[in-house]
Amino acid sequence: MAPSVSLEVGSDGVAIITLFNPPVNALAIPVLAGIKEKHDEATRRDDVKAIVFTGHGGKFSGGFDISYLRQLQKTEDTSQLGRISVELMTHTIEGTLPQELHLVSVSTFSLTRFYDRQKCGQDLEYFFRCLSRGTQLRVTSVLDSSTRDLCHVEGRKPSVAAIDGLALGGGLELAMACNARISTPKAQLGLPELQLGIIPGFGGTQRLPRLVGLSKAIEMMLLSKPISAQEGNDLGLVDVLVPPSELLAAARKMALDIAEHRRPWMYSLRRTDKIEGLAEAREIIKFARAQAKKTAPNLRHPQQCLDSIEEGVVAGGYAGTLKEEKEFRAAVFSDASKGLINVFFAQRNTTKVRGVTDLGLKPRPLKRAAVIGGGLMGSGIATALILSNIPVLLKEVNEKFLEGGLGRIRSNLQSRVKKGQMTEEKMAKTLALVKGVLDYNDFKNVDVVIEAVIENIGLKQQIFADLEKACSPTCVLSTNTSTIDLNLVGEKTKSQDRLIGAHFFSPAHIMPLLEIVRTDKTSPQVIVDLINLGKVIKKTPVVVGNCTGFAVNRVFFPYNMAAPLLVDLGVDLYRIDGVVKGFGMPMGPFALADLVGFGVAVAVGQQNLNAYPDRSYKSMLIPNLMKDGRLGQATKKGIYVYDERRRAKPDPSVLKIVEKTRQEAGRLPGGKPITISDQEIVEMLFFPVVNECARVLEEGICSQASDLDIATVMGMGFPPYRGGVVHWADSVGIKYIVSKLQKWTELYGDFFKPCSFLVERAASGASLSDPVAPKGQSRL
Ligand SMILES: C[C@H](O)CC(=O)SCCNC(=O)CCNC(=O)[C@H](O)C(C)(C)COP(=O)(O)OP(=O)(O)OC[C@H]1O[C@@H](n2cnc3c(N)ncnc32)[C@H](O)[C@@H]1OP(=O)(O)O
Repeated sequence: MAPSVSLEVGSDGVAIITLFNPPVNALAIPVLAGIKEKHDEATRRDDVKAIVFTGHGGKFSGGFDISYLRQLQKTEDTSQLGRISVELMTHTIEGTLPQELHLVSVSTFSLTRFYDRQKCGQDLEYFFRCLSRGTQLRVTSVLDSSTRDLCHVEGRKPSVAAIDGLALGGGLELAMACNARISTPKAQLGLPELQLGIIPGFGGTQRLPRLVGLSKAIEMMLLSKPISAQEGNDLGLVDVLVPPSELLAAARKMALDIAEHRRPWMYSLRRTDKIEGLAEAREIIKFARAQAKKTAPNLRHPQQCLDSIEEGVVAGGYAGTLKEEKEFRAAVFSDASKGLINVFFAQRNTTKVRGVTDLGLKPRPLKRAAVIGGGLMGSGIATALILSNIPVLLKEVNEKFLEGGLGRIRSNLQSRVKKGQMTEEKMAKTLALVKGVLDYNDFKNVDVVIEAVIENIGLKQQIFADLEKACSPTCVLSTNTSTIDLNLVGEKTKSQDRLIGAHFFSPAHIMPLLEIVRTDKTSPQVIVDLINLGKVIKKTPVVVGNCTGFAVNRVFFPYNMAAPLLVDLGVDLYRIDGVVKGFGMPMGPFALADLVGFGVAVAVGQQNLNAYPDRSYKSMLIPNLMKDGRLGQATKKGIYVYDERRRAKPDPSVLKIVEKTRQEAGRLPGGKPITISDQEIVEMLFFPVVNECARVLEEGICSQASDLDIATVMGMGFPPYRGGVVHWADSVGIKYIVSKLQKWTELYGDFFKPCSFLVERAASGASLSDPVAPKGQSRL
């Protein structure tokens, strides 16, 4: 059904305005228009004394319609945003008028004279429209330091927001424009706009600080972190908490109480009692600015949010609203917002898998699990499961290893307790969900097994042959291998239809991605089951096809090879790390090599070299560093040296090894280091990644480009505000990327050679994210 807004007037004189736009009652343009229309109607009608806003289906509103924002970003047309904040939220719903309306002479029931008509512009016209409709205006005194110039126009009707489920973004902003808020205790309230690269744009930067205080409001906005209605009630954001069954009745009564002056008629925008004095407020904002600069140096919108808040503190709420409106419009069209909104939808798209999730299959609940192997990965996976209340059997080969695995799980939980994310009591309960075992006796009762032993094909084949005997015939059999072909893993079983990859990223209980690897034999039911398990344990599941490296490790191998290639061409390795960090990656490729350890880096590099020899670069840098007794961060000595607190410092003695490696490689053009800009460093590292993404899409390893965006953001730390590698590539331009790759192929060899799929896309002017036409047999 189309989005709509309804109005129902009860015999008590309360108009209930209900937002309808499932599933979250997003404020789409027709909904906003409906709010205006119904509010005007309620204001006009003589039988209405007060108004209650509510949302259909147990949810108030998830905020402004993000898909509409995305549409706008494509047209780049700002005019369509309208003056929703000022005209709808502030003038119409809250009834706060501009500060510029300086009232010179006031008498009850008449409005005698305004001055500065020119300045008031449209807003003054609003007054005259009211007058011409016969609305009786009475101007009452509205005097405190920040609101002395505001007018309260009588003939208006108070509004109350009745909040259930959630009030986020524009949803909470609508609620804050009402004269009071009543909520169910479990509702989530927040202004998470910054996670979309925008700022609150319906007055939130002004009203939230006035309701909860500056520090808390800034924290909620900068962290995009919702709070519970219970906390909102403690802070003053919510006036009253009631159970869901009493919500509407209580809201009606509250609205009437305000209309009949039994409760104060509050205006959020005019309040000043929660805002700190100017000097203190400025200090709070200054501190927040510094924090935001530190945590998000490449992002402008956190500063725009603080600019709007500051304007409101200095010049009053109404002026702040105008500033916010301007900054909101600018932020909507920023590259960061385009990237983050792409990530928002891509994340939700991963569970829509053609030919799998559209078959009407219901996921079977995987209630009991077993994990084989208690090493770093296995213990992390077991931790993720028990944190979601799924009992786990942890199997190891002997008591010593089992103790080690259980100890790691315990310390994973302990670190949550230390951070205040879990109580000791909850930790004990959670830990009781793991049972350590040395055999398969109890495996008949488990619904899913996740194998997480070392990468040894023979060992894995034996384990799956044993599992086939030990488990029930419906048990999902999964492997956490990050490299081995799943068809090989399952070679010795007959149950290949229920064999699937469950590739977690380390540390498994923290990293948000779950790469689900299917073979051509894996049944859709098992895929659906595992997608659901991923959601239950709060991971984002991405379904990919079977190949060396699957999606994430495969598209990033050229990055890990391009970095030492650049070093062999004469570029300083510490500079490369610095440039990559500046681009927004959590760390550079050399710091990453130190972190994963040189042993792993060499083994993975070799696998990629074997699988993709036509486009691999074999560097001797890491092997030469290993000969010098360096193994990475674990031994405090790799490309960097590390102190007791694991702080890294460049090591000048590494440069000798770099020099030796360069001499051996003999790639310096004319014996001299290449001259290269920072931008070119980024391009030479990431354009080969784009090239591999093109192959992965063409082969059908990922069936939709948005999955690769999520895989690269969540699996490799590609900056989310760049939207994922494919989104970023499209924004840079495929033609440009191909021309650069072709140039480097001529200069430095086939490592950079663009694949035919990418060349075709460039030639046709298509984007890399455009769907791939079915051609031949997909690897999925
Ligand atoms: C001017 C204003 O200041 C600007 C704004 O208000 S911008 C919007 C601010 N609001 C937000 O950022 C909230 C975004 N939404 C969410 O965080 C989560 O969707 C939620 C907490 C509301 C619900 O989570 P959950 O129950 O897990 O469901 P989830 O799968 O995320 O969403 C359900 C569907 O609603 C859609 N949706 C959620 N919020 C939406 C929104 N604000 N606009 C459009 N669609 C939205 C999702 O895309 C998804 O669609 P799909 O089923 O087609 O994939």
